[in-house]
Amino acid sequence: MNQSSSQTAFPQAEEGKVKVKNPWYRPVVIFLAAVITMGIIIMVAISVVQYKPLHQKYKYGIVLDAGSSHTSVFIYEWPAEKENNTGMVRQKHTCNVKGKGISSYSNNPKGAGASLQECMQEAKQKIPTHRHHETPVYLGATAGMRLLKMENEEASENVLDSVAHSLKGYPFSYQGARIITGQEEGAFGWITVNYLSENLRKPTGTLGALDLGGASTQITFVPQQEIESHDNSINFRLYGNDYHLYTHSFLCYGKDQVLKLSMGKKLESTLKDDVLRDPCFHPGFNFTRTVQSVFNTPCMKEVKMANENFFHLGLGDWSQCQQSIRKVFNTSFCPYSRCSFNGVFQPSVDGDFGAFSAFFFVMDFLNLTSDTLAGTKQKLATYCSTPWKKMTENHPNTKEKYLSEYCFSATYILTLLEDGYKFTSDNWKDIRFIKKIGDSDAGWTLGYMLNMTNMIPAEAPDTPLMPYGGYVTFMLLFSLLILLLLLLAYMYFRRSTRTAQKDII
Ligand SMILES: O=P(O)(O)OP(=O)(O)OP(=O)(O)OC[C@H]1O[C@@H](n2cnc3c(O)ncnc32)[C@H](O)[C@@H]1O
Ligand SMILES: [Ca+2]
Repeated sequence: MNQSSSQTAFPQAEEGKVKVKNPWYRPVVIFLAAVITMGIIIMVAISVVQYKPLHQKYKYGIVLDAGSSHTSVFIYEWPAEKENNTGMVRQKHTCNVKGKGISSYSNNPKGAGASLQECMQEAKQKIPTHRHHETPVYLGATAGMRLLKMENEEASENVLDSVAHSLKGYPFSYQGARIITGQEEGAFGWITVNYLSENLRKPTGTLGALDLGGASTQITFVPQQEIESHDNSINFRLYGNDYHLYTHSFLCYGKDQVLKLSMGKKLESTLKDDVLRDPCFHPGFNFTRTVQSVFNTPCMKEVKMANENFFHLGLGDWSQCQQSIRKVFNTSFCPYSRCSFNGVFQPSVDGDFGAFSAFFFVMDFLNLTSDTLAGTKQKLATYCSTPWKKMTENHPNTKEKYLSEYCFSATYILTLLEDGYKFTSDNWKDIRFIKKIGDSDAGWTLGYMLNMTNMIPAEAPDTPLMPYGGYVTFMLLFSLLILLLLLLAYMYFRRSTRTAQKDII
């Protein structure tokens, strides 16, 4: 009885008339299962390959720019894992050392080292203590120290020893204090602006670099023409690209030295007179100066004057001012196919330029950063003719020294760019007067540090599969897709099971 009832419970099935469909064998389910498995494998693989900076660890570097007019301390920071990627290093902090540049301490070398104290203490506070010992610190001195070395080599060595001794007293990793060459100054300025503009890993053009300091000026760019003089040529291989740069640094052509040169030339022509009538200063400007304050530079031979002092009177005549400034450029000889001035080879300027340091300070103060060349000249002529009294009334908070010199400085900038470097009214718009790119100052210091720490590799480094933001979005969308597929599979499975059960019943 038992046996027969069990045998007759599902007679059709027993006889094999109805096939029960196993939903797992259906192609759709197999396909879904395959997609899900693949998805999981891809996600795991990407997670492993993808660089995930969850805990950013920063590294730091310090560069002291010991310029002719002042010293600045720059602190840079970058994510430790990404130091070979372009655009990763940014300026964290900058500190201006009080007082003049280190070359002014030639008679008191100890004072040069001592002057750095305040800013270096600040650096200690800005950089986390556990990073101090591995933070490199470099000091690079520019034209002021080049001139001091020409005048008095021993004094320049004493000053460098003093700053070196001072820097070694901090917990950072001291890497040296030296006078950098004009070529380095130009080339590292070029690297800085192109690194910050992220031009170095793109096939797009690069940005030329124009730097105007107190004692020297640099021009650096990738020329179209061949570079005819070896001294002006620098080659780099950066991120897998070759760059052939033209660079020149004009010592004595920073704006403070050119002011001395041009005043010296005017004084020479008025040997016995104790009045210097200067078209580059505002009408009504009247200042007593010592002759020595003009000739205290190796950039010029001293001229014996009848008096020790002279009266510096302003005339405010832009066009006469430009004529007087032209006299500091010697264009009478050129041993190459073309020259800027003083017999220096220069290919024709090409592409966009970033003009920084005093190019920016001066043109920005005068609101002349976005005019045409003709417009700039016109505005400058009006500016120079403004009476000195009115100038001081309109700008009570501007340093009088700067205020009195803007007319001269801007006229020099125009003359240097147009007559010297041969910019024209057509390509004037290609000059961008800039101070910073992003958070970081344009200048040679960042490029110098990137070079010294080998942070710009010759060949392009391996990069993560995709940027971090893209990675997160990808993973999110992929997870959602997998969830959806799982849901679909589940629903399909349930439906199939029900249908199968119905079929059986
Ligand atoms: O490169 P070198 O020639 O060694 O000189 P530097 O590094 O000291 O030169 P800077 O670029 O710091 O400054 C260039 C000149 O601009 C002057 N300067 C700085 N700030 C200025 C401002 O706000 N307005 C006008 N001039 C300024 C400064 O005194 C210098 O004469
Ligand atoms: Ca400088």
